[in-house]
Amino acid sequence: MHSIADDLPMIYYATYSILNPSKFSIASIATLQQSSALIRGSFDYMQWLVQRFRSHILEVKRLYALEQIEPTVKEGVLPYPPQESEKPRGMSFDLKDVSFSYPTTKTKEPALKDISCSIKSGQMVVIVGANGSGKSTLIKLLNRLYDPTSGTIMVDGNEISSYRLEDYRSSVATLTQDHTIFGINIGENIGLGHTDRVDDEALIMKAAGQGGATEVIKKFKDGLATSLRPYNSAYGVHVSEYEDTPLGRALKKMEKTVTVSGGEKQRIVASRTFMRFESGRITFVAVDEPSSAMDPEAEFQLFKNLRSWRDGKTMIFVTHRFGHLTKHADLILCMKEGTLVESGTHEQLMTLAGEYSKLYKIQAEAFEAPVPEPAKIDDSAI
Ligand SMILES: Nc1ncnc2c1ncn2[C@@H]1O[C@H](COP(=O)(O)OP(=O)(O)OP(=O)(O)O)[C@@H](O)[C@H]1O
Repeated sequence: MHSIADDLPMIYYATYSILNPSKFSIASIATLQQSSALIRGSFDYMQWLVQRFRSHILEVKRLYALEQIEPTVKEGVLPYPPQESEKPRGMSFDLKDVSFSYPTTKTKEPALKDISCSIKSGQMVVIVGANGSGKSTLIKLLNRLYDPTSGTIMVDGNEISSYRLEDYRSSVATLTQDHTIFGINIGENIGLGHTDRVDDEALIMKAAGQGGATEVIKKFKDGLATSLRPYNSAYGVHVSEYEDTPLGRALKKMEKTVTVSGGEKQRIVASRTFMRFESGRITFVAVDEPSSAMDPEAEFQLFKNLRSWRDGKTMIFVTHRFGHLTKHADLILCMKEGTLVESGTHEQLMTLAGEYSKLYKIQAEAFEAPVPEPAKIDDSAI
């Protein structure tokens, strides 16, 4: 296409000059070359526009197709909570022979196999177990991100699937290891936990204090208004021409990238969960390893602050670090390869001397082992 656009006028005029030598001048060659380059440029541009238009149309089509996707989790009819009570009560769970395989999985082994257990209203539960043993999957089922492949989950005496999804999910707060930070400012990132109060700076700062994010916010000149990711809204605008205008200054500020560390991100996301508690609707809290990047003091404080909200809530913690959490737990569920191998309190499971006590002792030994003497240097040979 390009070479045709380039060469066609030249071929035409070369033929024309041979046939009519008297009407042709050498000077017209330069003009010809220029005009053919212009024609080629126009063809290129048209081709680029058509391609861009096609890809934009495809993106719009994909966006509308999203609406057609049927959620696999079915909508229920019961309101949650089933009865309005003066004081919110933590959710209770009864699991019977619950098995689950991920729809996309290629392996035959289900992620959860025949799990049966009861969690009473207001209990603090800790789930432990090796990597891949099914801890997070169990939390996903209790959050209704998936329905079990077989077996039943009862919540407050009714099947989990019988509740209206919106009601159920607005009674649940989940804090996980996937610390999602959105392209909005720090205050809004925390305020999202309770959207009705997203502009309430005092409440946001209270939540930030509990999530350990106060110092992160103070670090930035713009505080809560600090944008965490650059916006792309200045595309196509020549900002340099407007630098000294309010619009130019606002665009420049939005484009500035602010970096926060992994641990700082986790503090902001944890603060969002404390903000969510302020809605007064939360009766189930699922905490799945949210502190992997935090220092030990921040982690200790986070768990202490989460536990201080226990009243009227059932709390489930997934953890690899036994420490203080397991000792406070009313119930420990110990998982192995998708099955629930042991359940009970710390003392009961230690007496059992099974999987839990094995995992516990591995961690305890690391702290109790005597610190080796520093190696003596033999300097006689120096
Ligand atoms: N989205 C998914 N699709 C397919 N398989 C998955 C998916 N998520 C997890 N699995 C598989 O399900 C099993 C249980 O995973 P799960 O994440 O529940 O384990 P876990 O005990 O939380 O592990 P970890 O301690 O590493 O977080 C694993 O075999 C895992 O590979």
